[in-house]
Amino acid sequence: MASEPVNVNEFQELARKVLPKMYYDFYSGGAEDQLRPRVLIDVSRINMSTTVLGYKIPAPILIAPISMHHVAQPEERKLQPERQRHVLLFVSNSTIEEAIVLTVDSPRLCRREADIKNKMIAPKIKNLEGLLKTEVDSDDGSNLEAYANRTYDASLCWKDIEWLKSITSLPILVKGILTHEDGKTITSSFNNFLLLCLLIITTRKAVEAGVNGIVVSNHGGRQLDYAPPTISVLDEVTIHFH
Ligand SMILES: Cc1cc2nc3c(=O)[nH]c(=O)nc-3n(C[C@H](O)[C@H](O)[C@H](O)COP(=O)(O)O)c2cc1C
Repeated sequence: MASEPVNVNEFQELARKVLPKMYYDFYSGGAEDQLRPRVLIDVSRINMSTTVLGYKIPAPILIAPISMHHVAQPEERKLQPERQRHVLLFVSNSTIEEAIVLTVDSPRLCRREADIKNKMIAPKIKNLEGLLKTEVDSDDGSNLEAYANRTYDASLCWKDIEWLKSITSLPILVKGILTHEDGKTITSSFNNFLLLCLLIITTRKAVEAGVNGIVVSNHGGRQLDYAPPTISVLDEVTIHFH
């Protein structure tokens, strides 16, 4: 720091530089994850239930879409508390009934080297039975990749969302937004709620802005190498909705 410190943050930065780490951490550290608990609030009865898209859920937590969950647990519903919502996948062993989450960050399946080496096999998919052939034979690398190459649509774009809206009355969320530009495009073309992957915020201003639903997500880093962490772009994406 070139000049004298003039505020608390600058003093803190100075302390961090001059103190042995052990002592700096002693002064500045907190308990465990260092969350900011508020006090003098009646917590004798806690009710974290809320509604998302008209559905009542016991806590503002949704389980993100995870493909092929039945590989880990054949009877998937036993994994979930009865009333907790989870997002159903295109590649799921349940059927689609309640809402559409369109994952928009995967026009193609990324290169998953472990899957290629393992010759990963995509299991049969219940949702699409009878609609398209879900079995793919590939002796050359990942069977999952071969399946994705045949079924994913690399030409997916904003006009397809308009089409989707025209053929269903189900709520539609778009998953995989990482920039405010894309968030804004949704605002103008798509009237939904604002849904963040980590926490759910439904503000009056978001509704006023005509926003319907987005899931800010980098797909857990499974689609694009070097994509920014989801939490680091929340500010950028959400600032335009406040
Ligand atoms: C094993 C596994 C499978 C996943 N499959 C899908 C999928 O099929 N579709 C999808 O939209 N996201 C999928 N995801 C991503 C998650 O829904 C979620 O976005 C991610 O784990 C958390 O990253 P985020 O905070 O950037 O959203 C998968 C994640 C994992 C770990």
